[in-house]
Amino acid sequence: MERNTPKKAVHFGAGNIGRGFVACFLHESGYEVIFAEVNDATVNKLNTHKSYKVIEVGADGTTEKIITNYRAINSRTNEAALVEEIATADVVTCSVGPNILKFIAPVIAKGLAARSTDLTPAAVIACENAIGATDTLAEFIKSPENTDPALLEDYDNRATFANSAIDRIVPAQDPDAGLDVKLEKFYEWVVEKTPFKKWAVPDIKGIKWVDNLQPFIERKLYTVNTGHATAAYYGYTRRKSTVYDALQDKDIREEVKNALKETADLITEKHGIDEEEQKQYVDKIVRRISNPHLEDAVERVGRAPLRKLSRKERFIGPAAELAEHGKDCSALLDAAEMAFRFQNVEGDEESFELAKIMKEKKPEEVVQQVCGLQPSEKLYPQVVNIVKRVQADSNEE
Ligand SMILES: NC(=O)c1ccc[n+]([C@@H]2O[C@H](COP(=O)([O-])OP(=O)(O)OC[C@H]3O[C@@H](n4cnc5c(N)ncnc54)[C@H](O)[C@@H]3O)[C@@H](O)[C@H]2O)c1
Ligand SMILES: O=P(O)(O)OC[C@@H](O)[C@@H](O)[C@H](O)[C@H](O)CO
Repeated sequence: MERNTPKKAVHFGAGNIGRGFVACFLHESGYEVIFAEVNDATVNKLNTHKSYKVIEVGADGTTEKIITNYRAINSRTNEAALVEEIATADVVTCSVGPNILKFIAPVIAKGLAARSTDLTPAAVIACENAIGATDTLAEFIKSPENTDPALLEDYDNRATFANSAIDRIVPAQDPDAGLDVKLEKFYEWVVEKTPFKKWAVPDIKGIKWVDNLQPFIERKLYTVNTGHATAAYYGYTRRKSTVYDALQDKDIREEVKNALKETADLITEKHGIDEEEQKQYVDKIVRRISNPHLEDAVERVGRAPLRKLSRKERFIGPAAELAEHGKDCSALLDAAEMAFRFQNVEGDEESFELAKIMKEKKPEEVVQQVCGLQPSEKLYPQVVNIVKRVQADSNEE
């Protein structure tokens, strides 16, 4: 079976990583990119400007790339057009945030249902900071609310779902930057190749295809994102404005290094990663998040504290596993405490929700609801104590 020509990709979320990384790589690989976006201003800008710049900044200077050959569709108001595009796309990607996957699933399901099974199945790859994000998206797509169960019998002829780990720091952009995106030079995009059983993997430059994604996604989430979030939450409580500023504070830098020593302990043993290799990976991450050329606000990096404090995420995920093995996770817990203090931050809905939960619920309820920890787990009493402390401090204020 042949792929459509010219190659076409539908990408949900024309935000920082969407325009700056995913669409950039798809464009450079010869795809026309159709952005599916809910922000009308962004849709209009994309449809009226034929190109935008991706500006890579680092210690060794600046490089610019020009992105062209794209269109945008408002996925809220023009579903029919989007269904048609998905029905004939080679690739469907997204970078909308893990909590938004359920909202984009219905239209993807309609597009896949409308697709001819004579075409090569669409490669569906969620590019989010979450373990198994494509699996989560696929579950929503295949649910009876979104897809006729009869179609599932040969669904492999419509779509191939592959999980991915995506790594590139893209801060919030200057409001005057238009569509241009300033980001770091480093990137890593790892995708599992095992789901592509009968078909070749899509030809996308820059993707590293692997048989087993688990070590890559866990190493990324529990190193880059754990370190980043630790710096951001300590930075926020100590009134630093960017992650760079936070890391200039030697106490915060030490907290970050301590948290990453703990996650390294878990990752090296669990995935058989060489200790020296992990040490070099950590050193590189600390250098990357300390990049003075990126103005990455602590509020962006700390955004969505409920998600970040959840069970499979950057603090509780590794800490729970370490605790079960009787290993030290005190620095991770200290950082999680800072995350619990990220409350009522302007522009961040979850931080308000967190404040409400902390105000209304008992510590035990907070830990079960927010962190998904059960009383039988070793980490549970320690997190309950953290919540008690943060609640007591809030009552004193
Ligand atoms: N920025 C980074 O450094 C970075 C790096 C790696 C991974 N990620 C991950 O990528 C995802 C997006 O992050 P971001 O920084 O680009 O965020 P962002 O807020 O800049 O972009 C998200 C975009 O999705 C759009 N959107 C929201 N709901 C939508 C819907 N229902 N349909 C279509 N579009 C919708 C928003 O309008 C926005 O333009 C997150 O999961 C994040 O963890 C981000
Ligand atoms: O996107 P989040 O909210 O999961 O995490 C915030 C940052 O840590 C994140 O966006 C990093 O910049 C990115 O994951 C680097 O690859």
